[in-house]
Amino acid sequence: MSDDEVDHELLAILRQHLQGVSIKDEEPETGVLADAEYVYDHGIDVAIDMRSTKRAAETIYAQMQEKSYSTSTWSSHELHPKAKDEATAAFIFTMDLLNFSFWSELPDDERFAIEYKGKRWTGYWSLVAAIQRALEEDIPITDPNYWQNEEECNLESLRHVFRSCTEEEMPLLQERLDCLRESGNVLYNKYECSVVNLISAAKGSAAQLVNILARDFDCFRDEHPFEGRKKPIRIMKRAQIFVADIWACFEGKSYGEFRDIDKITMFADYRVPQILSTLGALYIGPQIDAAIRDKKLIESGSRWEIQLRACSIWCVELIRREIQSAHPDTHVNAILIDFFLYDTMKEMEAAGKESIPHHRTRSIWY
Ligand SMILES: Nc1nc2c(c(CN[C@H]3C=C[C@H](O)[C@@H]3O)cn2[C@@H]2O[C@H](COP(=O)(O)O)[C@@H](O)[C@H]2O)c(=O)[nH]1
Repeated sequence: MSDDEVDHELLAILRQHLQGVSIKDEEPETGVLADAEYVYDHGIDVAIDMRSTKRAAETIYAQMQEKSYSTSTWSSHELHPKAKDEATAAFIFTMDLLNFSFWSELPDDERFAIEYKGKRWTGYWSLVAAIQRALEEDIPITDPNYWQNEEECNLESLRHVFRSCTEEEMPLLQERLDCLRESGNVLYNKYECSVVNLISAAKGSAAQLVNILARDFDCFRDEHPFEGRKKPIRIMKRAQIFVADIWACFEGKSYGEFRDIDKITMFADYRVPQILSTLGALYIGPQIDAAIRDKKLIESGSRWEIQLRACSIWCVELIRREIQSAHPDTHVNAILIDFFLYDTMKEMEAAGKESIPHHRTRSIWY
């Protein structure tokens, strides 16, 4: 080979090597799992029972197999949007912007509920029903332009959108309006009012999309100080469930195509800790346990609450690892385990089989 050919060959090898190194180095991380492990290692009020976690992993795996739990389960829910288009992406963004704090202390027949399609919907499903109902009433509730229009979108109109068939109003209505207003402004200023532009900005990385939501939207930045640690603990529940809902709805294609979707963790809400504790996988110390059983408010951002949320994330990660090592030929991620646990907890609730209450924290984070 001539000198030129040797140089050319070397350059091609070098470029290939650098390209491989640079992409790997730039792969973003959310930091959520590392922070969950940190809290687990440093907290003293919540622990994980390894034997029960192993047992839970086997039960969860068997039931997920039985129900052939997959991304397509998401669209099978009666109220979830079926079309795989931009309007559905906007629907999911609106939904996960407001996907928090539905719990009520009132008895079932008095608690906040939405009447839609001849049924009474409570909890998360009341949110989805209200958005569907608003769209059928030609209220553009999923349109960021509407969210910025103070004439049209205000507490009055939101009260109408989320009108209850009982005396109780939807919790945190003003905070929900604030989330819509802020997000409308951000989407207008940075993403031409388009949710799909926001998704595209992540260039196919789930972790990057979570980081973009944390960077650009105050109302998605679910991170909290913990025991004097310099960096806040990142939990990012609604940012992560937004990415997961898009991935599941679009079945990993189109807007739902993320090369690193397995970096998304369990979503630290108030239902999955409840079932993890019911399964014995999560061990909640006597003081917190008593507060939960007495339905006492546990303050948002408190040491107890951060441990409940972060240790639940870590517990689901251990369940995921357990399943993966026991069944190396199958692929299951934290998202599908989480979805399964949430749906199972809701089935237990519907069957009156809640053995312990969920914890009570009022916040916009979950
Ligand atoms: N970790 C986790 N938390 C979830 C969900 C969902 C619904 N996801 C649907 C999409 C796919 C799944 O198959 C589900 O069908 C809602 N939540 C949270 O729970 C709380 C509502 O509780 P309740 O008031 O009882 O409905 C509230 O914080 C809400 O943000 C989930 O999947 N995982």
